[in-house]
Amino acid sequence: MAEKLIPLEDAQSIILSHVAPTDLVEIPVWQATGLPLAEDAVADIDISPFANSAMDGYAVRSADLAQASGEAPVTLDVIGHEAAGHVFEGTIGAGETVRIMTGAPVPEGADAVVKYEIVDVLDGDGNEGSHVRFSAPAKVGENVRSAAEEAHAGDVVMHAGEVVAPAGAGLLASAGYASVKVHAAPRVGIISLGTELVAPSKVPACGQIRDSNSSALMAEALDAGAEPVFYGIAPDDEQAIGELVHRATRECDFVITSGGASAGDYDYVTALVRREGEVLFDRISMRPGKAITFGLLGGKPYLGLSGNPAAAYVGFEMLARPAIRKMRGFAEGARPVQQAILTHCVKKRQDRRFFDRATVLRDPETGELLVTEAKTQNSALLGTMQRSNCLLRIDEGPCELKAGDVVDVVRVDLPEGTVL
Ligand SMILES: Nc1nc2c(c(=O)[nH]1)N[C@H]1C(S)=C(S)[C@@H](COP(=O)(O)OP(=O)(O)OC[C@H]3O[C@@H](n4cnc5c(N)ncnc54)[C@H](O)[C@@H]3O)O[C@H]1N2
Ligand code: MOO
Repeated sequence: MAEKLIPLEDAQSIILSHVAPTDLVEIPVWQATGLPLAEDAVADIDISPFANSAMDGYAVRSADLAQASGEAPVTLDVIGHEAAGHVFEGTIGAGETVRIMTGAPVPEGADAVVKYEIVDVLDGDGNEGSHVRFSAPAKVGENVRSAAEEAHAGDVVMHAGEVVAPAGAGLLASAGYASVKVHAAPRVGIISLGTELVAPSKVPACGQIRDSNSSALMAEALDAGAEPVFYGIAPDDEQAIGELVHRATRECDFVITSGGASAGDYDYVTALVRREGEVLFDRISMRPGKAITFGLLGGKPYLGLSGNPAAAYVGFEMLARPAIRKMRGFAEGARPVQQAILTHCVKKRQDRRFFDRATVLRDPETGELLVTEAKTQNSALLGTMQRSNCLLRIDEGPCELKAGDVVDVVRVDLPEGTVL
């Protein structure tokens, strides 16, 4: 009997329709880097609040220097000085200037700043009481940064949903935000299933292997924007699995298990979800990662990934990552897909959609993008994934690809929304 495999896109939309953005938390602006803002950020004042000097020099009335030249320089009286943070209270009149530092407010009456380097101090130290000489005119507004250049009071400086860049944290600070609201990191519970599994710190006995999936999945969850919580390893025992899974669904926003998802004698977890909750799908047209269960348990989304490490990786990437991003408030968006030239032939006999581990590189001579698959696509191997930067996508149906064919690769090394 042919198995019922659902298309990846259907599986993705089922999962996305069962997760929602988490509650809001307030965090220091600098910690919001890389996260979407949950609310519009509005400037409470003009940024900058006053016109200020872009140079260390002399604040002048440009009209005074209109005729200034090397042959006919103009001399002005220095009537004061201004450092950043200091305000000169007076007004500059005809024939007068104020010595000014970068960032200081441009005094009343002045409309330009002339930098030190092209001003001659005729007497004194260049401060009050000195005379200074100008040999060229200054344009209105020269070296003056006007008030509200960045934003006016009441302007939205960053919209809800916009991802804060490091410079944006500075912009938010200048708009009056020491902290901002973002969607909390969803708590993602991770459980490894299998009697053969031992902790990475242990040396496996005969028939045992180290639990590598939980480390990879915790790392992937963290990278996707979640707060991963490890609940441990459950042996292939209904009661032990039930205990961990129940605790995780009570305490977390999303629960992920790996292993025990297939058709073996000890694959209990799908049966548990079917019995106590609802299974929404349990087979996907994808390789690796066919045997993946998604459902609701205790009202929480539950994703049961295949135990094979590469299958767990691809399953997380294609299904859990978009869900975590949605919970964190990111706009929907997929990893960038690129076209590249295949360097070898690939025969595909199965109907499922393939995501083969591969590396894409730019040929230094021709500038073309070339993609080469990892030597083995064995689902048990993670080293090939560690050294790959993309998944070569080969859509449903058997096919024979030749060297030189143009194929689609999913850049798993680049964030969603990257423009290539
Ligand atoms: N009769 C069938 N057998 C299998 C099918 C099938 O359709 N019919 N599908 C195969 C495919 S494809 C996959 S993928 C696996 C999925 O199996 P499970 O999800 O039930 O996973 P396990 O049997 O528990 O483990 C598979 C494999 O992965 C190792 N593993 C499990 N957990 C971990 C871990 N945390 N860290 C490292 N390695 C882990 C486990 O030892 C096994 O070698 O089923 C096929 N069989
Ligand atoms: O689909 Mo399995 O998940 O091929 O490795």
